[in-house]
Amino acid sequence: MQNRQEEKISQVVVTAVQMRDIEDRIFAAGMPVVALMEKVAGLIARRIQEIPPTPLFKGGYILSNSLQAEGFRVGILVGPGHNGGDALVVARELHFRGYEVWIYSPFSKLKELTSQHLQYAQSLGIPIYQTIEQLPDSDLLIDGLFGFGLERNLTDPIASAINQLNELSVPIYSIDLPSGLHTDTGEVLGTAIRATHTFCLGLWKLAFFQDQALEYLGKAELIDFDIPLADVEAVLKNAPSIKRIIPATALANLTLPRPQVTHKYKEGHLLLICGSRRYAGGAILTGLGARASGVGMLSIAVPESLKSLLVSHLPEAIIVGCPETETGAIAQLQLPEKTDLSSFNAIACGPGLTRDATPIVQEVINSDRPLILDADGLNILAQMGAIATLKKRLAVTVLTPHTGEFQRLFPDVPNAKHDRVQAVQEAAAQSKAIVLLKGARTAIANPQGAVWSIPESTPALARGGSGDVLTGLLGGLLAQAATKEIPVENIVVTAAWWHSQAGIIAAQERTELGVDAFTLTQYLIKVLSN
Ligand SMILES: NC(=O)C1=CN([C@@H]2O[C@H](COP(=O)(O)OP(=O)(O)OC[C@H]3O[C@@H](n4cnc5c(N)ncnc54)[C@H](OP(=O)(O)O)[C@@H]3O)[C@@H](O)[C@H]2O)[C@@H](O)CC1
Ligand SMILES: Nc1ncnc2c1ncn2[C@@H]1O[C@H](COP(=O)(O)OP(=O)(O)O)[C@@H](O)[C@H]1O
Ligand SMILES: [K+]
Repeated sequence: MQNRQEEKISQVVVTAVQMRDIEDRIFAAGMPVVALMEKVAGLIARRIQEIPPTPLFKGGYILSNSLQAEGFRVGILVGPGHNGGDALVVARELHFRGYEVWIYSPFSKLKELTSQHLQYAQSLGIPIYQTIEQLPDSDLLIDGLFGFGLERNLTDPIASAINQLNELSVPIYSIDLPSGLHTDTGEVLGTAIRATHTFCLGLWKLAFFQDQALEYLGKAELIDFDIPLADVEAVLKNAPSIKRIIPATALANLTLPRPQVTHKYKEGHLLLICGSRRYAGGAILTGLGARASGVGMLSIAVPESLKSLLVSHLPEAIIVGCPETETGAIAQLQLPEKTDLSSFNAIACGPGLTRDATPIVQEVINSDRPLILDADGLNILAQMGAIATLKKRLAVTVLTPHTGEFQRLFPDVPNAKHDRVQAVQEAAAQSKAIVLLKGARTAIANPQGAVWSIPESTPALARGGSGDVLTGLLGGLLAQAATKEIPVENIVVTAAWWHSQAGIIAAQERTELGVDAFTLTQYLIKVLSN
């Protein structure tokens, strides 16, 4: 069970500079550097001893039992800085717990504290090797080569040593972050350790939320070493916040329980505008995503020829058949009598439209309703010039691009592949929209510069149509929230978290290959009922 301090700490995300500033405050307040290193590395050593036996570990060791630790070989990779110092403290602790420890220390110049720990390890008789060729076999490697102090590209001989270590079929546990990754962008600086598991120290670093880092991080875990919240707040107070979403935050934005006395229009009326003759299924998936949100009323505008298909899949929805172009796209929005766009609490527009539906996208952009644009809605917006067009909007806009759509929308924003967090932040600031950048780790930014990251998901979602499900879900939540004054960015965060969790649960039950977009819609409600 987490206490309040731990829960707050687990949501904070920092850059390398911010982490350094926070540590400096702690040291300035009197905490000795050496004591902090002991504390941190002691926690890591304890976690290593708890590692459950896996098939990779020979003979199924129970590592928490020191008798069975005997004969278990742990290689400790030691860099020149305090990341190496942490590793050496872990080496010493595991040595005394009965592990068979060796040290790889390829650098001749070490920081003073690191050097002292190395000297002591040597005095204990722990073998120390300088070159990669000398290294004995091991059952586990602990990576303490570089932490958040790494700023330049790695070169040989350490770069080729890392490549060789990656080739061994031995689990690697990285301290703070896999050596070779940039702490903020998650970029690989020359080369990097491919960790099985990473113990992020103290506060989550930005790299953990960058898609390009994921293949290197393995399973990520925060080692909380009691950084005072006051120091965190003092350093972050003027910076735009970057938050890691935890379930409690995501669930708090859902309007549950519903009030006893309510009615369908009080629970939001969403208009979906989607589909074409070519992409009929996208309209169904978007509708099913919206259904799972619990929205009070659902209207779906589709080309006339799709109407009966939609009715058969979503009998509860009002299906609005619209005149269509020769190519089977919606030609114009033809809402029922006495209805206009102001009848809806939110509009979600885009999945499966094709680029022939330009007039409709223009019409919804001109409306004063909260609007979500996705897929072809975004492509059409990009053709209009996203930033200039959105600045004229009177109501809130949410954009949900994947990386390709993002680049078409914001060609002048630095490449989202390099630093997704910064890219989404700038796009939101420039467009005054809330931007949700899809990916393995979806990031959301508001125009004020605040960013939220969804910390876990599954590649099972990398399938056509799963984004359509998100658009429907988000639309339904937004329509409900509009009648309840919940900030729109909170709703976007909740929808993205919910969507990822449904993917995770579905993949657990059905494997990563079993989560087609229709199946995903069936798992959305399980996230709340589990
Ligand atoms: N402060 C504390 O007590 C606490 C710190 N903690 C731990 O400290 C870690 C940060 O420690 P750190 O600042 O010493 O930096 P670290 O990541 O070990 O490496 C920097 C070293 O690498 C060197 N170097 C850089 N680039 C290089 C290259 N391309 N090729 C070769 N060398 C290169 C660079 O040399 P320089 O650039 O100065 O020449 C410098 O010597 C942090 O991640 C966490 O594990 C926690 O225990 C909490 C308490
Ligand atoms: N590797 C991945 N890991 C986790 N989620 C992913 C991954 N790839 C894609 N997704 C998610 O799947 C959805 C795909 O949406 P999108 O690209 O718009 O697909 P479509 O337009 O076919 O519906 C997004 O929510 C995205 O975040
Ligand atoms: K490391």
